[in-house]
Amino acid sequence: MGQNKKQKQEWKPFFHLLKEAKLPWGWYVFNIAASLVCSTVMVKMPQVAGKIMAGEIFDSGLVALYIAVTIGGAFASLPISVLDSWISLRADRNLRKIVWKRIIHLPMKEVDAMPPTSLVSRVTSDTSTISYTLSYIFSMFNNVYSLVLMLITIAGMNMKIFLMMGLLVPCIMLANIPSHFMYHARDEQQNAAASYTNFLAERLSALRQIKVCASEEKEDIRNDEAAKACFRARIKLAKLDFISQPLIYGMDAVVQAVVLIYGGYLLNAGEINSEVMVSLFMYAAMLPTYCYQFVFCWQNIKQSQGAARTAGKLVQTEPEKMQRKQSFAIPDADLRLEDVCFAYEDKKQVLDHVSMEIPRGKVTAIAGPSGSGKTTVLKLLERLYQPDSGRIMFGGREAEDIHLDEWRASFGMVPQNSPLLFGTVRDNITYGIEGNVSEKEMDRALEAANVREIIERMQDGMESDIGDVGSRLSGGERQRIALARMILKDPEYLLLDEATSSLDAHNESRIMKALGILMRGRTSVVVAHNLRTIKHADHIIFMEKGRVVSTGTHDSLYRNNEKYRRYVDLQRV
Ligand SMILES: Nc1ncnc2c1ncn2[C@@H]1O[C@H](COP(=O)(O)OP(=O)(O)OP(=O)(O)O)[C@@H](O)[C@H]1O
Repeated sequence: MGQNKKQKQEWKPFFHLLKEAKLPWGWYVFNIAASLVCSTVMVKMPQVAGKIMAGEIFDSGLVALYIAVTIGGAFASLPISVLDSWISLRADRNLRKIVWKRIIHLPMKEVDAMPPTSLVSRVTSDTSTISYTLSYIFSMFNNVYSLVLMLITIAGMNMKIFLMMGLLVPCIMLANIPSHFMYHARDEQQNAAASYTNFLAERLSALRQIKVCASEEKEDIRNDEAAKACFRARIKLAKLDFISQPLIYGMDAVVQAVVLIYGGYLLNAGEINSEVMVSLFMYAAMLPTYCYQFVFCWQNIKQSQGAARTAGKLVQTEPEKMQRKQSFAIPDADLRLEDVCFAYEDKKQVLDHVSMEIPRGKVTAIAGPSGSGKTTVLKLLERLYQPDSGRIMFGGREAEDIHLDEWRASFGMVPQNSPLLFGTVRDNITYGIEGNVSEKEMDRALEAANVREIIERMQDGMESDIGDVGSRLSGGERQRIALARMILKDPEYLLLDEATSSLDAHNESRIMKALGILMRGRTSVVVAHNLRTIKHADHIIFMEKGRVVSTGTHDSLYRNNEKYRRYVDLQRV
């Protein structure tokens, strides 16, 4: 009872997903109704064939009927299959839309817990599996209907044959046992193939490192081992296939032989006539097909349970809370972290009761040793993550109550290793910028971030493709493009995470100047190791091991705080 309840609970997210995906249920019903009509006709055909063979050919025009129905059936099955494929593809599209929409709105903590490859599987393979499973469910329903209708028809012809056919059904099902193991083997083979693909992707992305470390030989051996696992899984599948195929074909022959022998016996004994015998022989050919199709659908449905549950669970994950009543806009509001604790999904405490004041219109620098939690503070300010306890205040209001979209639109962040997106230089500079960008605004951003020099070197200028996540650009060039985007965005709040870290001395001094202008009178939080940036800040927050150790101006901290003094002196070395 308890187990049943638990199983029902597990399936709840899946049904919720089906509801949200707005599947073409009307077309499903139409298709199943059409399939049932076709199946009814097909199950009745052996009876007509029996009558023809028994000599009613010319009397009743049955031949014409038989030919018409057979050809009609063949033609009718075509639109049904086309419709079936169309429904599956449409269901797939709707499911992908829903799953993608949910992924893009997942809180970052949830995203961190799922490797990108698993999220790709959720959108691509899980959704396809679910849409095919729905087709299998309807197909299985049709199979059960055909099988039952066939047995009822046979019962109407002769009860003894009905009992014999009824006994053959479980025997045919038993012949499918190896194919059941084949499903597990296919699963193993797919997992092995996926692991091998992952292995290759990892190695190829680290090819430079492999060469630098002269590890080609070792990687050759590792590749052999990874490929071996894949090979073993494929051999296992092939072995089962060798056993399964003869069993299935053998079973077909056994069914026909049993029907011929027993049917022949009943015919000789005068219990059935030749008309029934012919029909019976045709039913003997149809029976295994219906059974195999049933087993095939059932196994596919069972196999898809994992995908259905995982995708269902994903869609039920609480999304980021975007819609809050309060609007962001408030002039002259300071930002404040009040007793904030935070851990990433690995649960290691990263921020430990952190409180800090970020005055509006001033430049606040966060300094501290590596791993002290500086970047994490910026992520919390951007509301990419929520504090586990404590709160972020904006003026007199809690950040949680403010519309998330508006909040993020007011913040501009340049992260440490500015990852770009895809497309052209222009696409990247204007990404996320609302409204049209005038040529004058663009010129100003290009000039300030020193991007002009980059585009002049590129073949198609602003329209040049930057490669996958900016792979055709150097780290410094990527950083400058990210800065140009920020200058164009002109946010109210600026978050810079060692924004000039990838730049050479020439670019750094130029961009520091541009940033100086950008930060003037604007609330800015700068994470910096660079002494020049720290010194010029209005206010410094010094952090260590996830705690705020001290705050103040550079001079006061240098005078009064031993740890800060040591930290700054180390930067000078
Ligand atoms: N996505 C993440 N998942 C798990 N742990 C993380 C994640 N990001 C950062 N951390 C951990 O949180 C701690 C603080 O990281 P954070 O990036 O905030 O430090 P930081 O002071 O900015 O360091 P650095 O100066 O080296 O950039 C580190 O121990 C880091 O390993």
